[in-house]
Amino acid sequence: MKPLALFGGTFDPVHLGHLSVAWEASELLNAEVRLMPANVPPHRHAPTATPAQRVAMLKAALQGQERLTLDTRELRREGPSYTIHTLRELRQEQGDRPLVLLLGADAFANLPSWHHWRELFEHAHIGVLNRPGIDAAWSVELAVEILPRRVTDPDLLQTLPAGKVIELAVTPLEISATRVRELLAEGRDPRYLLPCGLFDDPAVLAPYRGKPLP
Ligand SMILES: Nc1ncnc2c1ncn2[C@@H]1O[C@H](COP(=O)(O)OP(=O)(O)OP(=O)(O)O)[C@@H](O)[C@H]1O
Ligand SMILES: O=C(O)c1ccc[n+]([C@@H]2O[C@H](COP(=O)([O-])O)[C@@H](O)[C@H]2O)c1
Repeated sequence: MKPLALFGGTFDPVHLGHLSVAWEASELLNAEVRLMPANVPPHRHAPTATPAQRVAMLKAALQGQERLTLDTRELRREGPSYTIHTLRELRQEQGDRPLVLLLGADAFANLPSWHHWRELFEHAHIGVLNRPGIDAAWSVELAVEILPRRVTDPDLLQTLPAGKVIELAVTPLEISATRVRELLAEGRDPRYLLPCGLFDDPAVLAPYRGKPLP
């Protein structure tokens, strides 16, 4: 069965790193990929842009293609956007369909600090996206959990609903939303780090211009 992959993030703002790795993951896994903005990201400072502004940027970014779509379910939930709550809900909805949680290597390395992290494997596979320029060392606790789950054949994920971990060799792009916010705060124009649709209306990137960084 064609897997459903979820790529959660703050997307403050969405950048070409997000889009490129999500696109390549969709190709490698033959999966439907949904970008899923968090309402209140659990482990970080509050986003600069509001949920409505981040959704508007995602919509502009996703225009003109059908491979990547938007899932706004976490924005309808109050409180921290714990992924386990989202996966429980998706599992109810999707029956036995394979679910894949896509995580950049940095987010994956932090998995043991997530709410009910071991339960995530009951509901989804995890696809780890390589990401250059970050510290993504695995703790012993994470390695012990992952080693028996590791697979290299993406087709295997189509035959099971959850529980495996696959590392996806996507094209490494050293782009981060932090860097984009820094450039915008300095009054610069990170035109080729962001999807071009974000430059159509000057109001779209206004939340970041001249803003002191948190
Ligand atoms: N360039 C990239 N390559 C691979 N994965 C990425 C890349 N940028 C972001 N991700 C992944 O996308 C998900 C959402 O990330 P997020 O929206 O926090 O973007 P970010 O660029 O890491 O933002 P910030 O710099 O504000 O922390 C995370 O799993 C993160 O690891
Ligand atoms: O469930 C958790 O405890 C948890 C802790 C940290 C991050 N997450 C999710 O991981 C995704 C990436 O987070 P971030 O902070 O890198 O944008 C996003 O969907 C968050 O909701 C989830």
